[in-house]
Amino acid sequence: MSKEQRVLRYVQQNASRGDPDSVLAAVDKFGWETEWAMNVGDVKGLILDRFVKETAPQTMLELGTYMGYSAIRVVRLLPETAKFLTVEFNPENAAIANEMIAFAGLQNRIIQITSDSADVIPQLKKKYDVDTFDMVFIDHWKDVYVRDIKLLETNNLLRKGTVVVADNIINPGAPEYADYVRTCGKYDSTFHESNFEYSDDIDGLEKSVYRG
Ligand SMILES: C[S@@+](CC[C@H](N)C(=O)[O-])C[C@H]1O[C@@H](n2cnc3c(N)ncnc32)[C@H](O)[C@@H]1O
Repeated sequence: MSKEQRVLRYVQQNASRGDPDSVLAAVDKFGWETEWAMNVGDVKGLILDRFVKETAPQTMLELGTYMGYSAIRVVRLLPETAKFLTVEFNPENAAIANEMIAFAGLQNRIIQITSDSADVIPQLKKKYDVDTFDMVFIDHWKDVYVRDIKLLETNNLLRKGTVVVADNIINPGAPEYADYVRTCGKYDSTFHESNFEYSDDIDGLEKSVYRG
C-alpha cells in the first residue's frame, strides 16, 4: 500500500463523510503524527485560506492536485457557482484525490484534469470553457513554475488583477520563479513567510497580482 493509500484509508476511518473540514483535519493529523506528505498543510493553509477569502474567485486553477488536500481546502470556501479546475499528471495521485474529494462531498465542485500542465494549459479555453482565471494556485514541481506562469500569460488565461499564489518558495525552493514574478514587471508580488508543511522549517507563499 502506498503512502497516499494509507492517508486515504486514515481519512476514511477517522473523518466524517461529507465534511471537508474533518477530512483536512485527518490529513493534517496524519501528516504531523504519522507520515510527512507534501500537502500545503494546516499552517500555510491558513494563509492560502485568507487569500481565497480576499479574492473570492469565481474561476480558479490549481497546478498539482496530489491527494486533493488543497483543492478541498480552497473549494470549501468558494460559492457553489465557482469553477475550480485542478491538474495532476500522476494517475495514481489523481485516483486518490478523486476518492478524497468524493469523501469530502465536493465531487461536483472540483474538475480534475489528469494531464501534464504544459499539455493542458493551452487547451483550457476551448476544452474547459475558461475565459480567464481570477486566481491560480501553483503547487506542482518547482522547476516548471516559470514555464507554466509564462504559458498562462501567453494563452491569455490571466487578466488584470488575477491573483497567482505559489507554494514552496523557500522549501524546497523556487528561486527562479520568485525572481521572475518580482522582477519581470508584470506582477505586484509579495512573499508571505510561514512554515514548511508538518515541520518547524521555514517556507512561504508568493502572492503575485497580474498587472494585465
Ligand atoms: C506538492 S504536490 C501538490 C500538493 C497539493 N497542491 C496540496 O497542497 O494538497 C505536487 C503535485 O504536482 C504533480 N505534478 C508535478 N508536476 C506536474 C505537471 N507538470 N503537471 C501536472 N502535475 C504535476 C505531482 O505529481 C504532485 O502530485
